[in-house]
Amino acid sequence: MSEGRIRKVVIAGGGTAGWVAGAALAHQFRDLLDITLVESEQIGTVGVGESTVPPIRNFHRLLQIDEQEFLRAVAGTFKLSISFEDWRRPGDRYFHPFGITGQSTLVCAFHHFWLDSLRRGMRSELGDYCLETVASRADRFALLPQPQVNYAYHLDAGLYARFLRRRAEAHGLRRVEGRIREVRQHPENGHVAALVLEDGQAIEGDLFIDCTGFRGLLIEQTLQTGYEDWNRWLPCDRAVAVQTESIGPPVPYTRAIAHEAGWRWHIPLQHRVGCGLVFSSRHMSDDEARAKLLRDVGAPPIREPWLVPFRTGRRLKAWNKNVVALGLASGFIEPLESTSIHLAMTAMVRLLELFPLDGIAPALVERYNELGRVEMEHVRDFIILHYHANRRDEPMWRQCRETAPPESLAIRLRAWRERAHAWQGANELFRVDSWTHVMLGQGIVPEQHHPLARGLADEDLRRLLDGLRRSAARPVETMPSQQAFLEGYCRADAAVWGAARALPA
Ligand SMILES: Cc1cc2nc3c(=O)[nH]c(=O)nc-3n(C[C@H](O)[C@H](O)[C@H](O)COP(=O)(O)OP(=O)(O)OC[C@H]3O[C@@H](n4cnc5c(N)ncnc54)[C@H](O)[C@@H]3O)c2cc1C
Repeated sequence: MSEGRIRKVVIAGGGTAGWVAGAALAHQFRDLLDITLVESEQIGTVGVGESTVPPIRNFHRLLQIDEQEFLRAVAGTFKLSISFEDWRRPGDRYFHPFGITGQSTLVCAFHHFWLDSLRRGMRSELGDYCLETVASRADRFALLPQPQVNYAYHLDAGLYARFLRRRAEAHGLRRVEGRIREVRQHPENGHVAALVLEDGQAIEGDLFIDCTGFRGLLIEQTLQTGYEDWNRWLPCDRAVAVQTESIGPPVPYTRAIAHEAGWRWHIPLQHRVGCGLVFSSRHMSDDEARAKLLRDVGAPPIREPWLVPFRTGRRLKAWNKNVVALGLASGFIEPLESTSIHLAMTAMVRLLELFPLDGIAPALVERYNELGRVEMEHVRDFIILHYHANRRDEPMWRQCRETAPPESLAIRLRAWRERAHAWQGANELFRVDSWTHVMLGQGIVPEQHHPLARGLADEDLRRLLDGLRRSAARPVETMPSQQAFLEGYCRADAAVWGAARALPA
């Protein structure tokens, strides 16, 4: 049956990836498929993953999710940017905003004009030309009809899984609680035939989606697909996470604060803050990391810290035989740019696009795997950029600086250093503005920029830049604080908060 028509889909795992898969499949294919999701409350989920990137809104649109309902259900907040603190060197800060910076012409990106203004002695920061940066600095947020604000969300991971689950079940998905004891394979072709639970129940399927997290129960433990490790470029391999009380209003950005052996995240929700310390186990012990996290968060914890070991890299084939791995089972790039949930969503959309209802076609499997590889390598390069371009003195940072980056990133770095050139390829997540803000934020100053920017007279350039700065700043003056906006738009009910705190450790 595995190579024939697909009618029964079984999702193994009910973390964010499992429920993203369940909600999307049930929404799009409810009349064509019989969908079952197996999860084990006893095993639980990874319990982190609360900061997102703007394309989550496209995924929600596909699923016809109402934004206010969603934000109330997940006690969510808005995210306009990431604040990188102490990255280039201690004391430094820059924003990687989600919005458009300045105004580009068809042939010359805005940052060339800005670089030329610096050459002429006109002082300003690149972020002054981006509404999302200006609003981040002022801790303000509003949804404006014009100019449109580009944003993502901070969400409570446990509540988000419940929210998606409600939608999936409403569309007919069947959820089974239980621990998978055995993965049964077809003897003739090795395809997965059934998941056998501890109570003996066998859940048969034609297609299996492996969302069992880092353990990759089907894709790795059963099919032994293989994994490409990226640790040589991205040395962090562990995190210690904790949740704390909110001791101030939520800021409209994620904070990523570098330390001697990694970095720390700060993700403000309506009812609490998600915090964690990402570190390299070769440069910091678990005990040191835990103590440092509790010292640095500066707010009372509301649950015990927990340790999350991880391995940065990519499953060699995300789709192997009749198993498609999604989420952490398919690979993981450390969470610095909050890309993992996004990658699960784009992979899911890709699967919907190539869905093998009439049988698994090898050409489409290859296409699926190739697109996923390219997408992950692009994100990997962007994350490596933050580690590679630093001027910190500690051993881990020196090692990152001295390790040659992948060739795909080395090409980008050369193009930037020599001519301030940055680009966004087809299907790539990070825009030109993302590259420019992070390259400059990390201190890579280009030697030259586009000659067209030299063509403007001083007065014209000054007028252009003044106007663009005003266009970014003026709308922000009318915005309320993010806290005031949340109160009116999507305040979560206290019962939601209570439910969140009661989540199992
Ligand atoms: C430190 C850290 C920080 C992160 N921060 C971010 C972030 O800010 N933004 C972002 O986008 N992503 C982030 N991520 C990634 C994000 O957490 C994951 O992509 C997301 O949570 C999806 O996880 P998952 O569903 O693949 O796995 P999990 O949450 O681990 O879920 C696995 C599921 O499989 C089930 N399961 C496993 N074995 C069995 C079994 N034998 N029987 C039955 N069920 C089983 C479990 O019960 C669970 O339901 C972060 C990850 C880490 C490690």
